[in-house]
Amino acid sequence: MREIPSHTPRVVLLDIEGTTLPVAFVHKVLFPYARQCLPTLLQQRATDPAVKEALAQTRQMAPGVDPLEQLERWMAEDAKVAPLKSLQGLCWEQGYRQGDLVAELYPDVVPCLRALKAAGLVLAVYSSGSEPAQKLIYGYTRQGDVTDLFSAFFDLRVGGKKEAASYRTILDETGWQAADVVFLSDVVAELDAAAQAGLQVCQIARPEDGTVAGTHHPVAVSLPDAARLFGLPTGLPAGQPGGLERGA
Ligand SMILES: CSCCC(=O)C(=O)COP(=O)(O)O
Ligand SMILES: [Mg+2]
Repeated sequence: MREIPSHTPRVVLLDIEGTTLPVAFVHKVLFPYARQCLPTLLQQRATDPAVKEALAQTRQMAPGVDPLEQLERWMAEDAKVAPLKSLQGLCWEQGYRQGDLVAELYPDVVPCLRALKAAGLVLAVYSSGSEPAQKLIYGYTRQGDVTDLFSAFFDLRVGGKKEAASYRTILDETGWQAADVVFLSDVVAELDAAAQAGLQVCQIARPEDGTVAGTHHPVAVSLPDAARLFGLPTGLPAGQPGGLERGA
């Protein structure tokens, strides 16, 4: 059964893919870019400590397998593993700096996040993408560099997003009270884990992504829709609805 939010959040913790950024941008732009770049990156930056560390982790996780072969397998599976995420981040760094990549956030995202921050809320990111990759996405958006909206960035260092322990680690590291935090994600299993750790949660089920609304968490179709559900500013002009289809 869906619970009606009762406590106004002080912190908004945001997933990226499917929440602030279209799934298609990740799967049709970012992932193919990294897939193409990776073999060259491994050759050209073989002595880079970040590359060496990621390759060592890959060998440790898949002993006896050629690391590039393993990384390609993980990419095919969309595996959320730290060495792959770290190397993808290095590929994307080149792409953003060269002007090949610009992050196409959903248009409601920046106005809503600005309104939330102006109202005193703390904004933070939790994504499987590496922390540097998260900062690149928000550093190179169509609207410019918006990284200053966020107070903290969490990645697989704290654990996987479907594990309740990861959210407890975030709470331990920040000192946030679980009930003060609302986690927004498109993936129900991630919301289940966050709710298990005591966070408030809301599914972002964007029609553009074809996200199927779950049955036991509040559902919103956009960030302004979620903000309104929690009694927070939306960033929309007064009177503009911004999507109210959130199920029973
Ligand atoms: C932040 S980089 C692009 C996203 C990514 O690599 C990924 O695996 C998607 O992860 P999310 O946790 O944002 O769904
Ligand atoms: Mg997501």
